[in-house]
Amino acid sequence: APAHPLWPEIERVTLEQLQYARLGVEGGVWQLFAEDGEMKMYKREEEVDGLAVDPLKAVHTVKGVTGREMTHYFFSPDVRFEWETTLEQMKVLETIADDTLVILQIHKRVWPASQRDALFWSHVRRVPNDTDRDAQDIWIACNHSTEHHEAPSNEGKMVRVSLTVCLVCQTSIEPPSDGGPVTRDHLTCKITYCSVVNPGGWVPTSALRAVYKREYPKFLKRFTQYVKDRCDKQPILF
Ligand SMILES: CC(C)(C)c1cc(CCc2ccccn2)cc(-c2ccc(S(=O)(=O)CCO)cc2)c1
Repeated sequence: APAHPLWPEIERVTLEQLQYARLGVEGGVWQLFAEDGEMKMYKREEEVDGLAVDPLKAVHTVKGVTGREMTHYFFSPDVRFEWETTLEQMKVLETIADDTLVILQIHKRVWPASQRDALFWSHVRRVPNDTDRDAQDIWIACNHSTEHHEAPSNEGKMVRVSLTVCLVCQTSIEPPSDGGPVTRDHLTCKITYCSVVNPGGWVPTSALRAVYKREYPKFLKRFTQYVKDRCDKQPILF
């Protein structure tokens, strides 16, 4: 494994997030708060120091793409402005490896909150599926807040959110009954998106929960549609 000081944490958090995502939404602790076709969004209402830090878990099924493609476009900084509408600026502060970056994002101000930025490492990896040999490998993309010497310390200017986010994807292929080639019509990608975001500075809990409710369903719908459009008519990346 690459000898980088962040590597042990990247390894640990990525695998923890994989287990957390695979727990699904059992246990009755998750409240369904948005539904749109195959997409179901759940949250838990939690406060840390009087701040709403509502863990979110979304499950979705997308036809015609693979988990590798879905996590690739989630990870890739080059395309982020095409689907992440709350972004104002983004800078790759460090390229640790071709699948591991440190990113600084400045988000658009969302009334009534003050402007926020996010500093996190971003990692994408294939996890061999050791249980079911017929199934495809699992792909995970994980973003987790970190410190970095290149990041501006914005005294008083910007509030820094802290976040842990993962996108876990499992592809399944229903091969064509006539033994023909596998096309995108035979692909199904099961997605679990998990996020815990501490908004940093104080935001009225009711306003923050309204933002969650509005922003998250939009974000996941927009992102998955973006990947479908990008992959359409392109060779399949398994
Ligand atoms: C809504 C709230 C949970 C508080 C929130 C507030 C802000 C700060 C800016 C902002 C955005 C929207 C509304 C309010 N403030 C950012 C984020 C956020 C950042 C990153 C990711 S990601 O999945 O890593 C995709 C890459 O950008 C997801 C969510 C969330």
